[in-house]
Amino acid sequence: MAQSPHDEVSSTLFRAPPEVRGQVIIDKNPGVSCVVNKTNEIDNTYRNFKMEVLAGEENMVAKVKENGVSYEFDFSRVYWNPRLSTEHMRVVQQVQRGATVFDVFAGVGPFAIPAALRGATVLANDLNPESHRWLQHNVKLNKVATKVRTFNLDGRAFIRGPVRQELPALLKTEAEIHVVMNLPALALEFLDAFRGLLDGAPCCDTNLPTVYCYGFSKDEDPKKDMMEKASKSLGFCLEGRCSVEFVRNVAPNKDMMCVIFAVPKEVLFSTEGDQTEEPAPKRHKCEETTE
Ligand SMILES: C[S@@+](CC[C@H](N)C(=O)[O-])C[C@H]1O[C@@H](n2cnc3c(N)ncnc32)[C@H](O)[C@@H]1O
Repeated sequence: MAQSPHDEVSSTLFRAPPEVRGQVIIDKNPGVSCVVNKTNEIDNTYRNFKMEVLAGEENMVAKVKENGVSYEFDFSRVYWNPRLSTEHMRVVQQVQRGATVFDVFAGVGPFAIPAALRGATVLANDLNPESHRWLQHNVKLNKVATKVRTFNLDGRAFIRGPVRQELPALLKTEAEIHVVMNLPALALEFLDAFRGLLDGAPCCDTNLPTVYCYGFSKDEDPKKDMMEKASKSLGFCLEGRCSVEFVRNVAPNKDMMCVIFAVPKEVLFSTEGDQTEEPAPKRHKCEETTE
């Protein structure tokens, strides 16, 4: 049966339909495919196909608009997934003017830049120098340079550096604090960086940061699985203290999920520091109650 441009083709390479041949067609990230037309704009109609460069120069620099915001980047060197546009919007819509957003794995800016456009102050980080470069580019492109500071650090170093530096003053205000962690394969493991983050600072629990941490789950109960993984990494039981959202199905029996919680004051102000080996005592309580 002939394939229509709207079919999902995930495993076989699909040759572009005649009307788009000769244009630049790319597929560098598994599961993420787009057509780039002659003016370098991505046509999402074809985004579900695996494609290849058929003709023309191999120029992977593309322009894309998501939720009304423009981004430019080299598709072959950074992460971009048009299937996350709804999730980007869902989170950004929760950000109010005057909020502070820490984006630990910011990519080229699809959380950071819309949040800044809504009037938030944003600290956006990415370890990949290319992502960081295009993030800076997109900050300028969208004229939010006064609202966004960018960093090129490992996520844990970002939390234990710039986030730790800013938090004490922010906790004393009423302005919202959001921490976005979209690296689903690994982000849950970075939650231990919050343990004892403000050890020694005066305890203040009226305005704790809200974390949106993404992960993959193959469990038959992905919400419980996410809650347990986040609890284990934090060293604190989040049962009854978090919500878990389904984001998208990425493969048969594999879901992308987002666990959302306020970082407990017992974690932030713990005197036990950044423990990557031994869990704090409440972890055991969580395991007992959830297994
Ligand atoms: C799944 S992408 C998400 C990008 C963007 N937030 C989005 O929603 O499209 C994860 C990003 O984390 C970056 N990254 C990977 N490992 C990292 C680390 N250890 N520390 C900081 N950033 C990292 C990658 O370069 C990539 O841009």
